[in-house]
Amino acid sequence: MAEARLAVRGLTRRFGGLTAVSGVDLDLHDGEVHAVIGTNGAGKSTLINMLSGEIAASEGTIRLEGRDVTRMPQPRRAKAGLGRSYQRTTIFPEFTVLENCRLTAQAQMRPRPWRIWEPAQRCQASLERAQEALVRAGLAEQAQRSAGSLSHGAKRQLEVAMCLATGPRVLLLDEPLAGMGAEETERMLGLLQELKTGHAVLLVEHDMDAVFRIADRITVMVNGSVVASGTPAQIRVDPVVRIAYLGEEEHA
Ligand SMILES: Nc1ncnc2c1ncn2[C@@H]1O[C@H](COP(=O)(O)OP(=O)(O)OP(=O)(O)O)[C@@H](O)[C@H]1O
Repeated sequence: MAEARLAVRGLTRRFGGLTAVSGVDLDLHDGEVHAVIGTNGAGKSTLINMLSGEIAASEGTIRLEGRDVTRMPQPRRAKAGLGRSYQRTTIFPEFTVLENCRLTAQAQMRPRPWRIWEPAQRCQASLERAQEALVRAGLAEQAQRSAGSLSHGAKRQLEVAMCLATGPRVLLLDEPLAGMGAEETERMLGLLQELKTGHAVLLVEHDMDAVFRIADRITVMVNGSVVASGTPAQIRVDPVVRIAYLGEEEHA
């Protein structure tokens, strides 16, 4: 198999006496949706926060395309190609959909203050990136609407578009389906399917039907540790997962 875009080894995070994430190994490959599932408090948010650089790891390593980014601060990690969408809404509601996207695109571009002619070029480049991201996220027709007027589902699509506008190669998606109706879920799943091309996608999600439909690989966490990792078909019949996570009795 090709080298993982993101390779995580022995990742651990302690909060005082509590080990929230314990020795997690994880590989994210280009063209794959890799879902991380687990009961409440299993450590999924702590894991994604360590991967994006929002909280520091206590132990272990995170390699992005072969480069050790474990100690790299979040903004530099984002510039290096790690994009993240959030559970909470991070959009500016009074700005247009396009402006929201352009702001994240521009934030990723390295300013070079000594080149006085560059601001205008950067502006144009970030606009183009933002427009491309909106097309990919299926929001091109809403570009001039104020972001606050979008439906809940479209706001979540905008979160993904804002992440895409940063030009990531690895996408970390934190519950992109939360609070969505059936139709919005279908649209988002279509988008995730399409986003696999050219990206490695990590999906933390509670909607199990959606996870089993969309994921190429599923990693199951219980109490901070990985108890199983495999294809949806493998996870569905894994006895450890059935007992520890799906709550089934051994004889079921
Ligand atoms: N900043 C913190 N300080 C102390 N304990 C924390 C902190 N963040 C998380 N924890 C604890 O770490 C454990 C894992 O929490 P985490 O939020 O990562 O789980 P989760 O799988 O994302 O849960 P959920 O599905 O409910 O979002 C929990 O016991 C939680 O209480």
